[in-house]
Amino acid sequence: MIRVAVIGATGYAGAELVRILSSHPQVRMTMLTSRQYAGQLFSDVFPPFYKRIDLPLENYDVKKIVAEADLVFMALPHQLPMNMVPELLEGGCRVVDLSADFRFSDPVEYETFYETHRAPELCGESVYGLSEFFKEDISGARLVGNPGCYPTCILLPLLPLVQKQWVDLSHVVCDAKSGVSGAGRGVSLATHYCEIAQGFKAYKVGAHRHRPEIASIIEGVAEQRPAITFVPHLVPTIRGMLATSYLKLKENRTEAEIRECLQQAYKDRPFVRILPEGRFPDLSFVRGTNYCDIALRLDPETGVLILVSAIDNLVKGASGQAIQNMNIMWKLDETMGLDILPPVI
Ligand SMILES: NC(=O)C1=CN([C@@H]2O[C@H](COP(=O)(O)OP(=O)(O)OC[C@H]3O[C@@H](n4cnc5c(N)ncnc54)[C@H](OP(=O)(O)O)[C@@H]3O)[C@@H](O)[C@H]2O)C=CC1
Ligand SMILES: CC(=O)N[C@@H](CCC(=O)OP(=O)(O)O)C(=O)O
Repeated sequence: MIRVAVIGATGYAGAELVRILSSHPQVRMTMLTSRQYAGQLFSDVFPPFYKRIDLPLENYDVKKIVAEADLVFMALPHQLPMNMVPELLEGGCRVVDLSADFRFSDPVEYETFYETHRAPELCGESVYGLSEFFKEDISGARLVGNPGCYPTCILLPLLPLVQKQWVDLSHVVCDAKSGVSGAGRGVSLATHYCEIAQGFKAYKVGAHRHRPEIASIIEGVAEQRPAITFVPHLVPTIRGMLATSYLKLKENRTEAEIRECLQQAYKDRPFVRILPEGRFPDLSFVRGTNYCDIALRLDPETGVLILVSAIDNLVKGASGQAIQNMNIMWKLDETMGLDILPPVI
């Protein structure tokens, strides 16, 4: 059994971790933390889990965690984990951090888009947790920086083509839409029901911190920094994310060749589904699951390749991928505990 602690268990990503881990056959949750709800049960805060997950919520206590956990999932806002992770590693725990603190191997790049890094010595060691691409490194890692939701959704269709050196990296356009749970459970005017329920808007246009995350991973694979236009949007739905990327190829390729490339890349990867010709991703196909659905179209008019991908931001975009990484770290079947189907409606 893997003894697991979830730090920030009452946020959306943390609670999703607890929900999925509760039916993982190789996991025992030994500590769930929360400041606001310490002393209550998880099922008091989330009543659907009454009689299923009646575990206590506790304040963060590093000594207790080190004594009781083999793996720690950090589901806290950015800039907190970097203060806590060094001590957890020194205590012998392995860590999967869902925040951005350990996603950049170069702390200077992190500091350009976030703030001063307080554990820069660990950035080089941390492995980027895009499970389908960095499996080997993840399997031996002490520290995994779990990817952001937009980067997961955008990189999965792009990277196999980048690896083949087919993509003209001088300009890639990534247009993406996220459900509101991407902003977390904290109350704010920006995510207030009346503010979003009947709207649809772009935000942080060309200025979102996920652009450098996407660019740095592509650069690591292609040895060339791509120029990316990235525009995120907020859609009035709770969970789910859909990305449409537009790019030119360096040389003429047929749609069949591109499809074959993606199919080959993911033939042994159970969570990435290349949809049959003519079918396009839908948030409802991936809701609550760890799937990333991908479709493509090579526009004959313009020669532009259009890649469409969808994930559940809280599962493949956060907690599901974190658990997939745990499975890889412990050499378990990647799908263990994650064999979840979406509801029909
Ligand atoms: N939501 C999403 O779709 C995704 C989220 N992530 C990442 O996962 C992490 C958690 O996100 P999410 O669950 O959405 O966030 P939430 O705001 O929903 O949850 C944050 C959690 O952290 C706890 N916490 C502890 N200290 C603090 C603090 N100082 N300030 C605020 N909260 C604190 C909160 O509980 P308490 O206040 O009781 O301590 C709560 O459990 C973030 O780093 C986020 O970037 C990554 C991919 C997707
Ligand atoms: C809708 C919404 O607000 N989404 C978040 C992305 C959440 C996420 O996955 O990213 P991080 O883990 O990097 O926070 C945002 O745009 O900042």
